[in-house]
Amino acid sequence: MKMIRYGEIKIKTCENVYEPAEDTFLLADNLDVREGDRVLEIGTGTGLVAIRASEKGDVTATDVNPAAVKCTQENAIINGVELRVLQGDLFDPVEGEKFDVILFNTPYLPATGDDATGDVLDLAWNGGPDGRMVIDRFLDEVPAHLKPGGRVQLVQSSLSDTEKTLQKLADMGFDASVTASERYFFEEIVLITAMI
Ligand SMILES: C[S@@+](CC[C@H](N)C(=O)[O-])C[C@H]1O[C@@H](n2cnc3c(N)ncnc32)[C@H](O)[C@@H]1O
Repeated sequence: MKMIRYGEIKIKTCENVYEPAEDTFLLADNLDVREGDRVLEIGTGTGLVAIRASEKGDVTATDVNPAAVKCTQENAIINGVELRVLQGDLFDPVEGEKFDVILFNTPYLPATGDDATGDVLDLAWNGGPDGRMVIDRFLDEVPAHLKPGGRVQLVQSSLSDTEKTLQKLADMGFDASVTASERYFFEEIVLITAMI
């Protein structure tokens, strides 16, 4: 366990929970959350992004990994913020609810069965054979959970086909573009912001 500082925010890292990294900060640095927005963060990890979003919005944070749910609850207390934190797959915990903004730093790395270790941390990065296993499920379900005029912000890698995500969003009627990115030697990490 160690403490990470992000501006005024203090984040305790937790065993079996994705530790904040470049992709976390790309999302946290470029949030499009406005005063009073109802916000959903899927795959919250340590809760850093959700806690940052709660400076302006009313935030629900979810994760399929129970250790991440516990970690985010603890970090909300450390930072004195109110978060609703729920465990479950994608939108299952918020069935029938709608939000102004939906955030997801996705598990975006292409992986074969041999790459996975079988532990719960695989959920943080393992995007299946083409890296899109979770991204495509998320995109299929996201429109039903957005209020009119709502926004989606998702993080992925060029290794999991950024153009395909932009095209899928456009086909569903979103105005979508890459609003921030960082290049590494073998990939580009991108933040896609989409508006319906
Ligand atoms: C790349 S990590 C991002 C964690 C955190 N948001 C951050 O930026 O540091 C992806 C997170 O999504 C979670 N996750 C993966 N698949 C999920 C699913 N189907 N439903 C909900 N959460 C999921 C993982 O457990 C992990 O915490």
